[in-house]
Amino acid sequence: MIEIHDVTKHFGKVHALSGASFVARDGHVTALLGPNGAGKTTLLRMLVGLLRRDGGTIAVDGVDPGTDPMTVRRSIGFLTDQFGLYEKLTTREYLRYFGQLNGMDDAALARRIDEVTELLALGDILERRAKGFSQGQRIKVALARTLLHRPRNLLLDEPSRGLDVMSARALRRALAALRADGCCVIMATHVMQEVTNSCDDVIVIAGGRTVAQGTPQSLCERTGIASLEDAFVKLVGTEEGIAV
Ligand SMILES: Nc1ncnc2c1ncn2[C@@H]1O[C@H](COP(=O)(O)OP(=O)(O)OP(=O)(O)O)[C@@H](O)[C@H]1O
Repeated sequence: MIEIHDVTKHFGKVHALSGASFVARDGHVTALLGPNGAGKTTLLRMLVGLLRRDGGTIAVDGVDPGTDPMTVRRSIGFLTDQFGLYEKLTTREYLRYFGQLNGMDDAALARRIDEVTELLALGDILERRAKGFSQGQRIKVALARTLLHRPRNLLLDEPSRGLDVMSARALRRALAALRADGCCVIMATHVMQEVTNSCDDVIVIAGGRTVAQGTPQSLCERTGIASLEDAFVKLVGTEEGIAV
Protein backbone atom coordinates (compact mmCIF):
# COMPACT_ATOMS: atom_id res chain seq x y z
CA MET A 1 0.00 0.00 0.00
CA ILE A 2 1.21 3.49 -0.83
CA GLU A 3 0.03 6.42 1.26
CA ILE A 4 0.94 10.04 0.80
CA HIS A 5 -0.30 12.97 2.81
CA ASP A 6 -0.01 16.69 2.09
CA VAL A 7 3.18 16.31 0.05
CA THR A 8 4.84 19.49 -1.23
CA LYS A 9 7.77 20.09 -3.59
CA HIS A 10 9.09 23.15 -5.34
CA PHE A 11 11.80 23.65 -7.96
CA GLY A 12 12.92 27.26 -7.52
CA LYS A 13 9.78 29.30 -8.08
CA VAL A 14 7.81 26.41 -9.56
CA HIS A 15 5.47 24.70 -7.09
CA ALA A 16 5.34 21.22 -8.58
CA LEU A 17 3.35 19.77 -5.65
CA SER A 18 1.42 21.87 -3.19
CA GLY A 19 -0.47 19.41 -1.02
CA ALA A 20 -1.00 16.03 -2.70
CA SER A 21 -2.67 13.26 -0.66
CA PHE A 22 -3.93 9.78 -1.61
CA VAL A 23 -3.95 6.10 -0.78
CA ALA A 24 -3.20 3.42 -3.41
CA ARG A 25 -4.30 -0.04 -2.24
CA ASP A 26 -2.88 -3.52 -2.78
CA GLY A 27 -4.65 -5.55 -5.46
CA HIS A 28 -5.76 -2.35 -7.18
CA VAL A 29 -4.60 -0.58 -10.31
CA THR A 30 -4.76 3.12 -9.49
CA ALA A 31 -4.66 5.70 -12.28
CA LEU A 32 -2.86 8.98 -11.69
CA LEU A 33 -4.57 11.45 -13.98
CA GLY A 34 -3.71 15.09 -14.45
CA PRO A 35 -2.91 17.70 -17.09
CA ASN A 36 0.64 18.24 -18.36
CA GLY A 37 2.80 19.65 -15.58
CA ALA A 38 0.33 18.62 -12.83
CA GLY A 39 3.08 16.94 -10.78
CA LYS A 40 2.57 13.23 -11.62
CA THR A 41 6.16 12.37 -12.52
CA THR A 42 7.47 14.43 -9.61
CA LEU A 43 5.28 12.39 -7.29
CA LEU A 44 6.35 9.04 -8.73
CA ARG A 45 10.02 9.99 -8.44
CA MET A 46 9.48 10.88 -4.79
CA LEU A 47 7.85 7.52 -4.09
CA VAL A 48 11.11 5.74 -4.98
CA GLY A 49 13.28 8.27 -3.17
CA LEU A 50 14.77 9.82 -6.32
CA LEU A 51 13.54 13.25 -5.23
CA ARG A 52 13.26 14.71 -1.74
CA ARG A 53 9.97 16.26 -0.72
CA ASP A 54 9.76 19.62 1.02
CA GLY A 55 6.88 18.61 3.29
CA GLY A 56 4.22 16.00 4.02
CA THR A 57 4.50 12.24 4.59
CA ILE A 58 4.99 9.23 2.28
CA ALA A 59 4.77 5.55 3.25
CA VAL A 60 5.38 2.62 0.87
CA ASP A 61 4.26 -0.48 2.79
CA GLY A 62 4.89 1.62 5.88
CA VAL A 63 8.44 2.69 4.88
CA ASP A 64 9.39 6.31 4.18
CA PRO A 65 11.40 6.50 0.91
CA GLY A 66 12.93 9.77 2.13
CA THR A 67 14.66 8.01 5.03
CA ASP A 68 15.04 4.42 3.74
CA PRO A 69 15.09 4.52 -0.09
CA MET A 70 16.93 1.18 -0.45
CA THR A 71 14.23 -0.79 1.38
CA VAL A 72 11.54 0.93 -0.67
CA ARG A 73 13.37 0.26 -3.96
CA ARG A 74 13.53 -3.46 -3.23
CA SER A 75 9.73 -3.58 -3.08
CA ILE A 76 9.02 -1.27 -6.00
CA GLY A 77 9.28 -1.49 -9.79
CA PHE A 78 9.43 1.86 -11.58
CA LEU A 79 8.84 2.31 -15.31
CA THR A 80 10.08 5.84 -15.99
CA ASP A 81 10.14 7.94 -19.13
CA GLN A 82 13.83 6.97 -19.47
CA PHE A 83 13.79 3.31 -20.53
CA GLY A 84 17.51 2.77 -19.90
CA LEU A 85 18.05 -0.06 -22.41
CA TYR A 86 21.58 -1.13 -23.36
CA GLU A 87 21.92 -1.03 -27.15
CA LYS A 88 24.41 -3.90 -27.35
CA LEU A 89 22.46 -6.37 -25.21
CA THR A 90 19.74 -8.62 -26.51
CA THR A 91 16.44 -8.52 -24.66
CA ARG A 92 17.25 -11.83 -22.97
CA GLU A 93 20.72 -10.64 -21.91
CA TYR A 94 19.27 -7.39 -20.61
CA LEU A 95 16.57 -9.15 -18.55
CA ARG A 96 19.09 -11.66 -17.24
CA TYR A 97 21.39 -8.82 -16.16
CA PHE A 98 18.65 -7.02 -14.20
CA GLY A 99 17.37 -10.27 -12.72
CA GLN A 100 20.87 -11.05 -11.43
CA LEU A 101 21.15 -7.52 -10.01
CA ASN A 102 17.94 -8.25 -8.11
CA GLY A 103 19.42 -11.44 -6.67
CA MET A 104 17.32 -13.93 -8.68
CA ASP A 105 18.85 -17.40 -9.08
CA ASP A 106 19.47 -18.79 -12.58
CA ALA A 107 16.59 -21.28 -12.71
CA ALA A 108 13.98 -18.84 -11.33
CA LEU A 109 15.27 -16.12 -13.64
CA ALA A 110 15.05 -18.33 -16.75
CA ARG A 111 11.45 -19.26 -15.82
CA ARG A 112 10.49 -15.67 -15.15
CA ILE A 113 12.01 -14.48 -18.46
CA ASP A 114 9.82 -17.04 -20.21
CA GLU A 115 6.76 -15.75 -18.30
CA VAL A 116 7.28 -12.05 -19.08
CA THR A 117 8.13 -12.92 -22.69
CA GLU A 118 4.77 -14.65 -22.97
CA LEU A 119 2.89 -11.97 -21.00
CA LEU A 120 4.23 -9.06 -23.08
CA ALA A 121 4.59 -10.90 -26.40
CA LEU A 122 8.36 -10.34 -26.59
CA GLY A 123 9.15 -13.53 -28.49
CA ASP A 124 10.22 -11.84 -31.74
CA ILE A 125 12.70 -9.48 -30.03
CA LEU A 126 14.01 -11.75 -27.25
CA GLU A 127 17.26 -12.58 -29.07
CA ARG A 128 17.67 -9.18 -30.79
CA ARG A 129 19.94 -6.38 -29.58
CA ALA A 130 18.14 -3.21 -28.47
CA LYS A 131 19.88 -1.00 -31.05
CA GLY A 132 17.22 -0.01 -33.56
CA PHE A 133 14.24 -1.05 -31.41
CA SER A 134 11.07 0.94 -32.04
CA GLN A 135 9.49 3.04 -29.25
CA GLY A 136 6.91 0.32 -28.57
CA GLN A 137 9.55 -2.41 -28.47
CA ARG A 138 11.65 -0.32 -26.06
CA ILE A 139 8.80 0.28 -23.67
CA LYS A 140 7.83 -3.40 -23.67
CA VAL A 141 11.38 -4.46 -22.77
CA ALA A 142 11.56 -1.79 -20.04
CA LEU A 143 8.21 -2.99 -18.72
CA ALA A 144 9.45 -6.59 -18.71
CA ARG A 145 12.48 -5.48 -16.66
CA THR A 146 10.18 -3.66 -14.24
CA LEU A 147 8.00 -6.77 -13.71
CA LEU A 148 10.82 -9.30 -13.64
CA HIS A 149 11.49 -9.52 -9.90
CA ARG A 150 7.76 -9.46 -9.00
CA PRO A 151 7.83 -6.22 -7.00
CA ARG A 152 4.96 -5.71 -4.52
CA ASN A 153 4.46 -2.17 -5.78
CA LEU A 154 4.64 -0.88 -9.34
CA LEU A 155 4.85 2.67 -10.62
CA LEU A 156 4.22 3.08 -14.34
CA ASP A 157 4.74 6.47 -15.94
CA GLU A 158 2.65 6.52 -19.12
CA PRO A 159 3.26 2.85 -20.00
CA SER A 160 1.13 2.80 -23.15
CA ARG A 161 3.14 5.43 -25.08
CA GLY A 162 3.78 4.11 -28.58
CA LEU A 163 2.17 0.71 -28.03
CA ASP A 164 0.28 -0.84 -30.92
CA VAL A 165 -3.10 -2.50 -30.36
CA MET A 166 -1.58 -5.93 -29.64
CA SER A 167 0.93 -4.48 -27.19
CA ALA A 168 -1.74 -2.37 -25.47
CA ARG A 169 -3.72 -5.57 -24.97
CA ALA A 170 -0.59 -7.26 -23.61
CA LEU A 171 -0.21 -4.36 -21.14
CA ARG A 172 -3.85 -4.79 -20.09
CA ARG A 173 -3.27 -8.51 -19.48
CA ALA A 174 -0.15 -7.68 -17.46
CA LEU A 175 -2.11 -5.23 -15.31
CA ALA A 176 -4.84 -7.79 -14.68
CA ALA A 177 -2.21 -10.37 -13.64
CA LEU A 178 -0.59 -7.86 -11.27
CA ARG A 179 -3.94 -7.05 -9.70
CA ALA A 180 -4.66 -10.76 -9.22
CA ASP A 181 -1.22 -11.14 -7.57
CA GLY A 182 -2.19 -8.44 -5.03
CA CYS A 183 0.28 -5.82 -6.31
CA CYS A 184 -0.24 -2.13 -5.68
CA VAL A 185 -0.01 -0.48 -9.11
CA ILE A 186 0.01 3.27 -9.76
CA MET A 187 -0.15 4.24 -13.42
CA ALA A 188 0.23 7.83 -14.64
CA THR A 189 -1.60 8.14 -17.93
CA HIS A 190 -3.43 10.52 -20.25
CA VAL A 191 -5.38 7.76 -21.97
CA MET A 192 -8.95 7.61 -20.67
CA GLN A 193 -9.69 4.32 -22.41
CA GLU A 194 -6.83 2.73 -20.49
CA VAL A 195 -8.29 4.03 -17.23
CA THR A 196 -11.73 2.70 -18.05
CA ASN A 197 -10.35 -0.69 -19.15
CA SER A 198 -7.72 -1.33 -16.49
CA CYS A 199 -8.06 0.86 -13.41
CA ASP A 200 -9.99 0.29 -10.18
CA ASP A 201 -9.30 3.72 -8.69
CA VAL A 202 -8.48 7.13 -10.07
CA ILE A 203 -6.52 9.94 -8.46
CA VAL A 204 -6.99 13.28 -10.18
CA ILE A 205 -4.17 15.73 -9.63
CA ALA A 206 -4.10 19.31 -10.87
CA GLY A 207 -1.80 22.18 -10.02
CA GLY A 208 0.14 19.93 -7.64
CA ARG A 209 -2.91 19.03 -5.50
CA THR A 210 -5.19 16.01 -5.39
CA VAL A 211 -8.58 17.24 -6.52
CA ALA A 212 -10.40 13.88 -6.40
CA GLN A 213 -9.96 10.18 -5.71
CA GLY A 214 -12.41 7.34 -6.26
CA THR A 215 -13.55 4.66 -8.66
CA PRO A 216 -14.13 5.83 -12.24
CA GLN A 217 -17.85 5.37 -11.58
CA SER A 218 -17.82 7.40 -8.35
CA LEU A 219 -16.03 10.30 -10.08
CA CYS A 220 -18.71 10.29 -12.77
CA GLU A 221 -21.46 10.20 -10.14
CA ARG A 222 -19.81 12.98 -8.12
CA THR A 223 -19.68 15.27 -11.14
CA GLY A 224 -23.05 14.14 -12.49
CA ILE A 225 -21.38 13.36 -15.85
CA ALA A 226 -21.54 9.98 -17.61
CA SER A 227 -18.20 10.07 -19.43
CA LEU A 228 -15.00 9.81 -17.40
CA GLU A 229 -13.20 12.17 -19.78
CA ASP A 230 -15.82 14.89 -19.28
CA ALA A 231 -15.84 14.25 -15.51
CA PHE A 232 -12.03 14.65 -15.50
CA VAL A 233 -12.26 17.96 -17.40
CA LYS A 234 -14.85 19.22 -14.91
CA LEU A 235 -12.72 18.19 -11.91
CA VAL A 236 -9.58 19.78 -13.35
CA GLY A 237 -11.30 22.80 -14.86
CA THR A 238 -9.33 22.65 -18.16
CA GLU A 239 -9.20 20.58 -21.35
CA GLU A 240 -5.41 20.26 -21.26
CA GLY A 241 -3.60 16.95 -21.19
CA ILE A 242 -6.15 14.46 -22.46
CA ALA A 243 -5.30 11.79 -25.01
CA VAL A 244 -8.13 9.91 -26.67
N1 LIG B 1 13.86 19.24 -12.25
C1 LIG B 1 12.96 20.21 -12.41
N2 LIG B 1 13.31 21.50 -12.44
C2 LIG B 1 12.41 22.50 -12.60
N3 LIG B 1 11.08 22.28 -12.74
C3 LIG B 1 10.66 21.00 -12.72
C4 LIG B 1 11.57 19.90 -12.57
N4 LIG B 1 10.85 18.75 -12.58
C5 LIG B 1 9.56 19.12 -12.75
N5 LIG B 1 9.44 20.46 -12.83
C6 LIG B 1 8.20 21.23 -12.98
O1 LIG B 1 7.28 20.74 -12.02
C7 LIG B 1 5.97 20.70 -12.57
C8 LIG B 1 5.43 19.28 -12.51
O2 LIG B 1 6.15 18.48 -13.47
P1 LIG B 1 5.87 16.92 -13.67
O3 LIG B 1 6.90 16.42 -14.63
O4 LIG B 1 5.77 16.28 -12.36
O5 LIG B 1 4.44 16.94 -14.36
P2 LIG B 1 3.58 15.75 -15.01
O6 LIG B 1 2.25 15.79 -14.35
O7 LIG B 1 4.33 14.48 -14.97
O8 LIG B 1 3.42 16.27 -16.50
P3 LIG B 1 3.29 15.50 -17.93
O9 LIG B 1 1.87 14.98 -18.00
O10 LIG B 1 3.51 16.60 -18.90
O11 LIG B 1 4.32 14.42 -18.00
C9 LIG B 1 6.08 21.25 -13.99
O12 LIG B 1 5.77 22.64 -13.96
C10 LIG B 1 7.54 21.02 -14.33
O13 LIG B 1 8.00 21.97 -15.28
